[in-house]
Amino acid sequence: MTVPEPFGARLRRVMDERGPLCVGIDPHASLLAEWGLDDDVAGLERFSRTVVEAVADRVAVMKPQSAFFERFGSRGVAVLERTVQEARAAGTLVVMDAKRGDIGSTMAGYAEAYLHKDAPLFSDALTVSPYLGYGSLGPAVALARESGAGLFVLALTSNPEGPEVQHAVRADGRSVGATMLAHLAAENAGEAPLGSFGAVVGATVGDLAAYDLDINGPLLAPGVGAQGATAADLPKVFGAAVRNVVPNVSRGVLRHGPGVGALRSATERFAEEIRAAVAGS
Ligand SMILES: O=C(O)c1cc(=O)[nH]c(=O)n1[C@@H]1O[C@H](COP(=O)(O)O)[C@@H](O)[C@H]1O
Repeated sequence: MTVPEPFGARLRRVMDERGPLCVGIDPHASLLAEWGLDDDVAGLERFSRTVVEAVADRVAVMKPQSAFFERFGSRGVAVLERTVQEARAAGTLVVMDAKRGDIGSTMAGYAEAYLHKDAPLFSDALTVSPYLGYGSLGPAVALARESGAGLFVLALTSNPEGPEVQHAVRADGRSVGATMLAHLAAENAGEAPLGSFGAVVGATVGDLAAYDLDINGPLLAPGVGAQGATAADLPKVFGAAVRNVVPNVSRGVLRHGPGVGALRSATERFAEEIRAAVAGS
């Protein structure tokens, strides 16, 4: 049996080739309306296809947001399946943003759904929530290793409510967010060129000097664009770890649709700003 190439190695290569930008596929009802589409499955499909056509051959990563597909039930999930497959076929890596997290035995079911190589929704990586305890993610870690897939574990999220949990200080004096980063560093130990177990660290979170971001894994950084962070913030927030940052932009690009050309131009602008900010750091 051939061992699949790990996600971290595939990600490093495509980031080096295409730059690190991740474009989100977030078919909000408001965006469907702005694009002149109906808020139904046909509108969802047109929206997703257009975003894939516009950028999947040029960005390192795309991140479909599962909630906006699940909203339409099984037919929406069928669109999600096709979106993942078409995006991957165009050479981008797909991070399924479903933020799954459950007790270990149920987590195994979620892992099968997204990380088993024969699953209809198989994705290169999955966002997961560790707030039932990092160890509850064990089945997803194990299956990701087997399938050459990756995980992005919510560590320091971009939303203002996150610190209530993530900045809480444990009995050993370490914050919950820092503990998640330490778990990931252990997961990625010895991997080269990059481990497959990433952290989600919002670009909006401000000063991270107190955190050890050197996890030898990717850092998914949502918050650029609509949530107010800019490319120039990335080196300030992430310091030396900026080399491993995958900045996500969803609405900042998507609001330029429905024209493929305008979506591409917006993507290129963000990509160029990010390239310049990272190179100058
Ligand atoms: O895991 C995520 O992707 C995520 C984590 C986080 O801390 N903050 C965050 O905004 N996200 C996701 O990133 C995307 C951000 O979208 P925009 O604000 O439109 O660029 C959404 O799909 C969010 O669900």
